[in-house]
Amino acid sequence: MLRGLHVPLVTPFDSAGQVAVDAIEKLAYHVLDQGAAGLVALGTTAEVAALEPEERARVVEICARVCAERQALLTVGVTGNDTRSTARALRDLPEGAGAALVTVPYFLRPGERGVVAHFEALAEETPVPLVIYHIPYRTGQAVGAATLRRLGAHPMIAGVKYAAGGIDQETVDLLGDLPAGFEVLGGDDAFVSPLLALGAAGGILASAHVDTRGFVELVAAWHEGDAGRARALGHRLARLSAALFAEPNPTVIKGVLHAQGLIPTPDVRLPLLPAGPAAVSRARLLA
Ligand SMILES: O=C(O)C1=N[C@H](C(=O)O)C[C@H](O)C1
Repeated sequence: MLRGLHVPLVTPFDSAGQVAVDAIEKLAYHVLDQGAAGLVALGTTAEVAALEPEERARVVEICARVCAERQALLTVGVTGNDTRSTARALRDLPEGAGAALVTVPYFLRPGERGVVAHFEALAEETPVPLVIYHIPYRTGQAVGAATLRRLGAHPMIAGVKYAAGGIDQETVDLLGDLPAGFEVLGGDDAFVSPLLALGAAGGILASAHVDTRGFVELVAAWHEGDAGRARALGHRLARLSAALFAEPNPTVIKGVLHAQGLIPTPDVRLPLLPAGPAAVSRARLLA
């Protein structure tokens, strides 16, 4: 279900600071027509925390329409660090959402037992399969391979967006013994190639805005066992990702997309600040 490349769309703004609805639609077609298997609406890359409820609804509506037309999976980000409100947000997911990307409860640090209780409760209520968003350097909560495996055994937990900041023993343990029907998607752009080599099903990668075909090919090359092609592509794309993440995401990506004429402004909402011209130029050279 999750196999392939999923693009967490940026939210472009117009010169008046409003969500640029046409540009979202254009970007959505652009990445799906280049081979992405799905879109992620309302991810970190979308600056979800800075969007008003009606703006979030509009973004999801556009993505759902384009995904339905292209028969692609729409995953919607659901952020929250308490179980009741997260369950409510899941129950209220709009039509067209095929999966929900749910962050491990952040800041609170409930411990791994709390993380299990949280996701097991959500899995009982959600109308769509869940993808756990594991990103300990943002949430402050470690989640080991044994815990992810236990959660992955639940029929409504389809996978994990794995962004542990690198590859370690837990990563190798997890990918070496996945529950049936539970998939790993790379969520750290620079480490997606080694993760695919270990058996990941794909990735949710903001960098793929800038070279969708390249990331689609990378996923295919590892799945087809063409290690030579995959390794070379992986090295090139890791350099691109490093340049795109040289300043807080999605500032450099927006700078590049604007320079390419794909979005009307490179603007981001506070507390993010636009990327400097040097970072944007360097990323453009590698795109
Ligand atoms: O929004 C996302 O989904 C992603 N967010 C990550 C981040 O901002 O750290 C990066 C990843 O490419 C996708």
